[in-house]
Amino acid sequence: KPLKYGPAVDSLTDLVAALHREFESNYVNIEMVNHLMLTYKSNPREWRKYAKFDRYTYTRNLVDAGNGKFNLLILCWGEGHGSSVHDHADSHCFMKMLKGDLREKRYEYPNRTARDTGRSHHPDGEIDSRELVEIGETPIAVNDVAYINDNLGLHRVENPSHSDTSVSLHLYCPPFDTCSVFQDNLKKTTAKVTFWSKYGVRTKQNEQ
Ligand SMILES: O=C(O)CCSS
Ligand SMILES: [Fe+2]
Repeated sequence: KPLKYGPAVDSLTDLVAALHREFESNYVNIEMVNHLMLTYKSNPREWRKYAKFDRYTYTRNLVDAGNGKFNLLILCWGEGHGSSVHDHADSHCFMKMLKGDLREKRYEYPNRTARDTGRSHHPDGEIDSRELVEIGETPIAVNDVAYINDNLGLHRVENPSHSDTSVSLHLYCPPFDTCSVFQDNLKKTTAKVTFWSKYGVRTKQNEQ
């Protein structure tokens, strides 16, 4: 039998258990988290209880609260649904495709100093562009994992299909209740993240 690297992740339940083990220590190995997310092979029978769609916008469904150290969610995107341009509140964000397609558009984080991004300023000083600067567009295929944090930029995630829905698995660590949302003119607002359901059960309106 070929040597297995690290814990086998043969189901969504296994993935959650392996993630809990990984987050037991205070130092989190981001490479290992990415590896665990990558080794899980999407199985609709395991995640369909969380796959709840809304006609007007994508839904955020909590799978596991990670003992307070991470949030694991399943996001369900109707045809043509997309997120706003947002940051990740200084947390790590892992996004794995479970079904269908998503397109990630990445933007520079406006007015973040070189210290944060590690990139030198434009030679003739800061370009004070009054709009978001796109730095890339990436399709994410089923079972692929995309990773982002605020030093890498902002992004908007959308379901490019107008005939099929998409489902993605997101891990945020540490978990956050609010993040920043950017309009095209760089106007930055704080958005509260809400859950459409928790552990497969629809949340009450006031509970969101
Ligand atoms: O968590 C969200 O609502 C943003 C989805 S793209 S990471
Ligand atoms: Fe995001």
